Amino acid sequence: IAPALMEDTSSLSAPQECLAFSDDNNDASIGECLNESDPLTVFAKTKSGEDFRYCNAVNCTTDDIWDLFQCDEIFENERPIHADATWRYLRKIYQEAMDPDFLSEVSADEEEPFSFETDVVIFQAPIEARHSPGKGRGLFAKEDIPAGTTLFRAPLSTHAIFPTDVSFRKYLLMIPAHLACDVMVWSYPVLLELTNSTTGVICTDLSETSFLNDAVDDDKENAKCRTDSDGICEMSYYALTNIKAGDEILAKYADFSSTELWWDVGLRSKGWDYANDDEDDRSNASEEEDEGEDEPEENDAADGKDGDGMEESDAEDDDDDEEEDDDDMKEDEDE
Ligand SMILES: C[S@@+](CC[C@H](N)C(=O)[O-])C[C@H]1O[C@@H](n2cnc3c(N)ncnc32)[C@H](O)[C@@H]1O
Repeated sequence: IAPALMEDTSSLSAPQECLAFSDDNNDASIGECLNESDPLTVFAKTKSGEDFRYCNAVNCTTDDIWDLFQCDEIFENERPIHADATWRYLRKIYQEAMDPDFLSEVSADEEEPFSFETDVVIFQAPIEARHSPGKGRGLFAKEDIPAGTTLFRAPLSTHAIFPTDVSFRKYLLMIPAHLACDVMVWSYPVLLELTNSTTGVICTDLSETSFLNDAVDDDKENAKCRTDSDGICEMSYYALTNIKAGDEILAKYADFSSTELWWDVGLRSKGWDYANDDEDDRSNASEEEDEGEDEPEENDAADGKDGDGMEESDAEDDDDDEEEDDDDMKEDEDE
């Protein structure tokens, strides 16, 4: 087993300060920092086809940020197993990025409310994170683990919840590019019950449980989340079968993620290119968006995108992106 890459956390500072670029200087290029630290006013330069354009947390798509940060290239190399300092950093910046009222509302009834700087014991069984050939990083049993054993917890205190796609992109623009690429890969849509509403949100566990890979086939599933009386995943995982030392721990993503909300919450396929549904679901969703474009008002109301900062030109871009994503996915499947 190859040793995990050692991660250099010495350059992590809070928050990322240098993602602001001139929006009136067409010669500005990535790297010309304007010392603007509010990601909602940040203008980052992205390349769309041959043309550069500027975007920020409001008018970028998540795919724009994926391209801007060159995540494809970043994932060509083995990514590190993150140190505790990195997870704490990611949680701290999340706390700084979010509206304190939202954080209080989300954790109102929770036994373990947000507490981004305390150490949380995640693994309850002998588990380690390491490289998983063909899947990036993954979680593995260090010793034999009998069926029924609690494997790990994923408490709310390590979970970042983004109520809008803008808040998600704002966060991405506040952290270093390589970590933003990781966050895009780890994030998934869920339905969240708030005081007065149930809404689709983006969820990212900023802990090593984000290294859990998808079982895909039922016969590879060896871990499952415990559910409450309503069948809702409680984010505590147990061994479904006897797990042998060295086995990868795999669960079904569909158990905890509302994948049908993928497009509604503003997460696009990149960064989730492998795990997200099958091609039919993707083209159905794409058709639904196309239909919606003829009736913009109804579509906005129906899919909850009203007020999320998506502009018409972005919607067109998204359609293009989705076509590209279809191609990406086919390539992945071929591989
Ligand atoms: C929640 S992350 C899991 C951790 C990820 N492997 C990493 O290195 O950060 C989800 C991503 O892991 C990869 N992945 C998950 N399950 C996989 C599988 N069964 N086969 C290949 N890749 C998988 C996909 O890239 C997916 O977008």
